[in-house]
Order: sequence, then structure tokens, then C-alpha cells
Amino acid sequence: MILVFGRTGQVARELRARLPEARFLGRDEADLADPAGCAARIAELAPEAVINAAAYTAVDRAESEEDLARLVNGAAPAAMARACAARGIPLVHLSTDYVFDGAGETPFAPDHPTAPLGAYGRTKLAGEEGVRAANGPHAILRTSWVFSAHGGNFVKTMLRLGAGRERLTVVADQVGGPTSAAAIAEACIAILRAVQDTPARSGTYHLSGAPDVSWAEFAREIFARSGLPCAVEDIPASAYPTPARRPANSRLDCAATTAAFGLSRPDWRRDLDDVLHELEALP
Ligand SMILES: NC(=O)C1=CN([C@@H]2O[C@H](COP(=O)(O)OP(=O)(O)OC[C@H]3O[C@@H](n4cnc5c(N)ncnc54)[C@H](OP(=O)(O)O)[C@@H]3O)[C@@H](O)[C@H]2O)C=CC1
Ligand SMILES: Cc1cn([C@H]2C[C@H](O)[C@@H](COP(=O)(O)OP(=O)(O)O[C@H]3O[C@@H](C)C(=O)[C@@H](O)[C@H]3O)O2)c(=O)[nH]c1=O
Ligand SMILES: [Mg+2]
Repeated sequence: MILVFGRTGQVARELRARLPEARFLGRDEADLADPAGCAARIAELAPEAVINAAAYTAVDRAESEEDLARLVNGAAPAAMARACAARGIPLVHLSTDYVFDGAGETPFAPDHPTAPLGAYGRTKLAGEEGVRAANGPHAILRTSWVFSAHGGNFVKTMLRLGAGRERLTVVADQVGGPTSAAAIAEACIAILRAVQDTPARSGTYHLSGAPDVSWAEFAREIFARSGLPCAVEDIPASAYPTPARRPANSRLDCAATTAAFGLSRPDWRRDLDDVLHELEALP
């Protein structure tokens, strides 16, 4: 049995659609603010592999709640990794472009030095370090700008705001790869199988949707494809103050993921159409 931490999150939900036999633990069954409790669930349920799809993802709120974010994003994955390593079973853990400082315009390779700009990125980096330190079979999959028909994400925010306005101002000097939760779920499953088969494939990998765009370009594409008549005006991040600083360059170099697992960068425009259709069909 595969054990998944997370039930209602964007990626967890897509995993549920693809792994009907897996056991999914919601917050009520495994609170990541209790890392020892998470490790205990692994010992008790004796899975063949674990995926961690739960995290503290409120980027701005993390600035004022870093201790809680560090428990959930740092200590809990570390405890899961130690429990998995003790049993010799693989752990697939998700991480983020926000572990990088966003300097330059070159896509970041997995071994590029990390230097998070904010609390969320710092706590996610702590989780990566804890997973590596446990030294068991593992894959850390960094992704970016996740969207789906469920939960909170930029696509749903734009559709909500755009429905009531003729124009929106959106940051144009932050560039990255929007990634559907569905594509990430599929990649998690493929990578899990590969690491289960060949533990030597353990490591840190990148997967983000293509092509890379600014948030403003992403917003324009959301309106074009959904048919909402809302214009998007480019603004610099300096004109959109937020508690957390965000990287200007969120491009991820995904070449090693393609080489190791045959997974190429998913086209987010195709996945966006799927999500828009899914949203239309929702009650
Ligand atoms: N969202 C994004 O844009 C990106 C996400 N990632 C990473 O991908 C992974 C999946 O993210 P995504 O699916 O978007 O996440 P979501 O924000 O959609 O969901 C987060 C999930 O984590 C759960 N969770 C939060 N705190 C706790 C806790 N204390 N105990 C138990 N569960 C908790 C939430 O549960 P509840 O519903 O009860 O609150 C929710 O199910 C994460 O590791 C994230 O860091 C990486 C790059 C981009
Ligand atoms: C709502 C809105 C946002 N923005 C900007 C703010 C910000 O720079 C950008 C995106 O805003 P969001 O709050 O959706 O993005 P954010 O929550 O920072 O998204 C991040 O979440 C975490 C979990 C990750 O791991 C990252 O990969 C990334 O997806 O858009 C505008 O310019 N105009 C707007 O009207
Ligand atoms: Mg957000």
C-alpha cells in the first residue's frame, strides 16, 4: 500500500484520482504540526512507499508564522524520511522554486545553490535537507506555480477577480513555469515507481510546466482561454507589495528529470484548457 500525506490539497486530490488503492491521510489523521505523529503513522500502517503532498503553502502568511511553517514543511518531512529510511521504503517529497533567490534569467538546475527570499522557501528548504539527511531511498521533486480546478491557486484567483472587472494589474517581472497538479501527480507516481525499483535514482529533481511566462502573461492566457473579457496590465512587483518577497526568476531546468525518468515538461496551456473545462462542469 502507498501512503500519502494530504487529502484535500491540489496535488493530493489528483493523486487520489490516480491511486485508488492508496491510503490518504488528511489533517484529522496526520497533523504535520506533529512530526512524531506522522512518523508513527508510517510505522503503524507499514506502507510500501510514502508520498508527502501536504505542506504549509500560504506564502505571505508564513512570514508571520514561520515556526508553524517550519514544523509542517521542515520537521514533518524530516521525521517522515527517517521513518521511511528505517523501513527501507521510498519517500517522494514535493518542494518549490521558492528555495532559489530568483537571480538571473537562466533556469535553475537541481544542484544550483539555494538561497530562499522568504519564510516559506526557508521552511521548504529545511524539509529538503531533512529528507536528504535521512539517507533513505527518496525523490525530492521541485515544481512551481501549481494550478488545478480545486483548492486555491492563481488560475482561480484570476477567474474570480476577472469576472468583476474590465482590467487587472498583474506582476510582469516574475517569470516561471505554471504546472498543473495533474501533471505533478503523474510525475510523482512515475518517479516513485522508478525509485522503488532502483533506489540509486534517489535525488533532487525539477518538473515545471512549459513555456516559462510572467504572471501577467499567465493571466492573459487564462482570460483568453476562458473567454473572460478582462484586460491585463503589466506592473512591476514593486507596484504590488506583499509580505513575502518572491523570486524574479522561477525558471527550473528540468533536463535531468527527462533524462532520468523520460518525463518532459508538460505544456500548461493544454492542462489549463482541461482545468477550465473541469471548472465549467463543477456545480
Ligand atoms: N501550490 C503551489 O503553487 C506549489 C506547491 N508546491 C509544493 O507542492 C506540494 C503540494 O502543494 P499543493 O497541492 O499546491 O498544496 P495545497 O495548498 O493545495 O494543499 C496543502 C495541503 O496540505 C495540507 N496541510 C497543511 N497544513 C497541514 C498540517 N498541519 N497537517 C496536515 N496537513 C496539512 C492542507 O490540508 P487542509 O486542506 O486541511 O488545509 C492541504 O491538503 C507542497 O509540498 C507544496 O509546497 C511547490 C510549488 C508550487
Ligand atoms: C492576485 C494578484 C496577484 N498578483 C501577483 C502577486 C504575485 O507576485 C503573483 C502570484 O501570486 P500568488 O499569491 O498566487 O502566488 P504565490 O502564492 O506566491 O505562488 C507560489 O505558491 C507557492 C506555494 C509556491 O511554491 C510557488 O511555486 C508559487 O506557486 O501574482 C498580481 O500581480 N495581481 C493580482 O491581482
Ligand atoms: Mg498563494
